[in-house]
Amino acid sequence: SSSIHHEYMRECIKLSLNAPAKPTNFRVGALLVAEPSHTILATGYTLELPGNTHAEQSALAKYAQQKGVDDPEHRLADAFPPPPPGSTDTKLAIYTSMEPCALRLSGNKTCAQRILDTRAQGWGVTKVYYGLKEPETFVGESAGVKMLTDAGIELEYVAGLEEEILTVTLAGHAHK
Ligand SMILES: Nc1nc(=O)c(N)c(NC[C@H](O)[C@H](O)[C@H](O)COP(=O)(O)O)[nH]1
Ligand SMILES: [Zn+2]
Repeated sequence: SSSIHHEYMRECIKLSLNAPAKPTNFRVGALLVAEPSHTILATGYTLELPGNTHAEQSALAKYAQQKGVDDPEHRLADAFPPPPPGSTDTKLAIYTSMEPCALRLSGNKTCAQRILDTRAQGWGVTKVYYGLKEPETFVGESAGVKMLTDAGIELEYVAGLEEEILTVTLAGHAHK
């Protein structure tokens, strides 16, 4: 089905093609989207911003920078004030080609935590669309979906693109 969710997940895959192929992480693409207008507020891909950055991390940090928040690592919530009264968009969603991480071998702040950080002012991201469960390569079974669900975030799996996503995300990995 060419639902908007499939269209936006394909956009995430396209973005992930910009990520360098390395054996030490995955190539992922992400969007920050306002609903119900489906306006794309920011895009991101693995290693887009300097440092060992994830796709969701880059999209959120770029949006924060757009809003004049220059310390997205610690002040991300400042970029997510409640919407002005009467605004049509009342929800923020993240689309990501892979489940947000809940554990990173580097020990850096996880994307699940970053997503939760956006809600400190009572608004922020409340919906995550993802196209693939994280493979067990680095951290075993990922707790990303569970951690976010337990925290009240609505998770929606966009099925059907797994093969495409796996091909891109594992490009830097040695293939047996
Ligand atoms: N959802 C997601 N988006 C990304 O952009 C990305 N690179 C990962 N990857 C998850 C994987 O678990 C971590 O890449 C490893 O655990 C290594 O950790 P670092 O990335 O070095 O912090 N996951
Ligand atoms: Zn992550």
